[in-house]
Amino acid sequence: MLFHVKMTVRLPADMDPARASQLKADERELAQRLQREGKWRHLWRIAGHYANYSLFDVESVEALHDTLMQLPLFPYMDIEIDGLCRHPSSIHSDDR
Ligand SMILES: O=C(O)C[C@H]1C=CC(=O)O1
Repeated sequence: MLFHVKMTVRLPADMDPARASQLKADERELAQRLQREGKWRHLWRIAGHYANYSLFDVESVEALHDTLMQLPLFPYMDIEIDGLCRHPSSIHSDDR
């Protein structure tokens, strides 16, 4: 199942910089692992924002929920999700 996900990161202004750096490094490691596994298909920065648009390809809504909750930055994110299905005019057979 495909999901379009918008993540906006809001780290507290008074967070210890070393803690913020560690969270970002841990997030990067997991994000790259999930991309290599094919679960996090695309990841784009939204220009001018500490936010991203992502495309997830996971088994179920529950799997998406579990994946997002594992993210080290999850406690500091606002997340918006749209479920996607194939458009009848799409020429891409992997749009499912
Ligand atoms: O920077 C972000 O958009 C938040 C998060 C998503 C992937 C990652 O490495 O950090």
